[in-house]
Amino acid sequence: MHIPLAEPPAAAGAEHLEQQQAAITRLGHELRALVEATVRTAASADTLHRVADGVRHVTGQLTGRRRARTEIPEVDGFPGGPRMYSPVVGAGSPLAPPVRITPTDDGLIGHCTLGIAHEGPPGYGHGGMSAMLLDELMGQACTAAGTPGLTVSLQMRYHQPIPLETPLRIVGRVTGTDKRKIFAAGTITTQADPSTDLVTADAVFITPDPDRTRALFPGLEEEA
Ligand SMILES: CCCCCCCCCC(=O)SCCNC(=O)CCNC(=O)[C@H](O)C(C)(C)COP(=O)(O)OP(=O)(O)OC[C@H]1O[C@@H](n2cnc3c(N)ncnc32)[C@H](O)[C@@H]1OP(=O)(O)O
Repeated sequence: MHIPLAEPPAAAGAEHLEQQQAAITRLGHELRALVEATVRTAASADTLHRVADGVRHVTGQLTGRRRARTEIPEVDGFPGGPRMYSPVVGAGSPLAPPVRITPTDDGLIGHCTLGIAHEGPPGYGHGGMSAMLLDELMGQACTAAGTPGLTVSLQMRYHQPIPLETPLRIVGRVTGTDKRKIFAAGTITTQADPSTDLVTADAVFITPDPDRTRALFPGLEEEA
């Protein structure tokens, strides 16, 4: 396996990157507040039209160069570094809860709170959100273990609905490897009751071979 894990930003550009990341984080925070307000509001149609006009005006201010589809943002490190626009962990993403991840002796733990924008059944999280959270935690656990891979199989078991607006605890860990295959497991509980599994998952990840890695991620710099 030959996928170079991300290095920290070079010292010369560190201050610039920190400023960019801080600005991206701030905009992400405001966008999430807008999403939350949007999905909760009972405002009149007139107000909604006026807000839509305002949002369109604001969107028009994000001009200049746009990154290409396969380009890795300069503020990111891939794999194994920050992903500012990830829909799971990205501080700059209006879609992300975002999950904050910390390492443990046995894998990774993520913390987040889902909002009404992530609703499936009324008052509870969408099952696809649970799959996304667990896929990410298990995928990042593979990377943290030194064996990054792509998900080829994800088996979900939904034991109880996930409450919205409730701090959650997501665990991902590697359970075994077999050549390029990495096996992982994960759970979602509330932070208040970490011994009651709400959702559990098993997954298989595969580390692509070097040719496939280059083809899939042309923006990934080759290891010197
Ligand atoms: C690289 C780091 C990236 C980290 C980013 C974080 C990711 C977060 C999680 C995601 O969102 S991943 C996105 C969703 N997943 C994908 O889009 C993956 C799509 N699949 C692929 O692109 C290819 O399947 C892949 C490049 C991963 C593997 O293709 P290969 O051609 O290298 O695999 P190959 O067919 O040679 O199979 C390798 C081994 O895996 C086995 N295998 C393949 N599919 C399997 C499967 N579904 N279940 C179990 N085993 C499987 C296969 O039998 C074989 O076993 P053996 O070595 O024992 O013969």
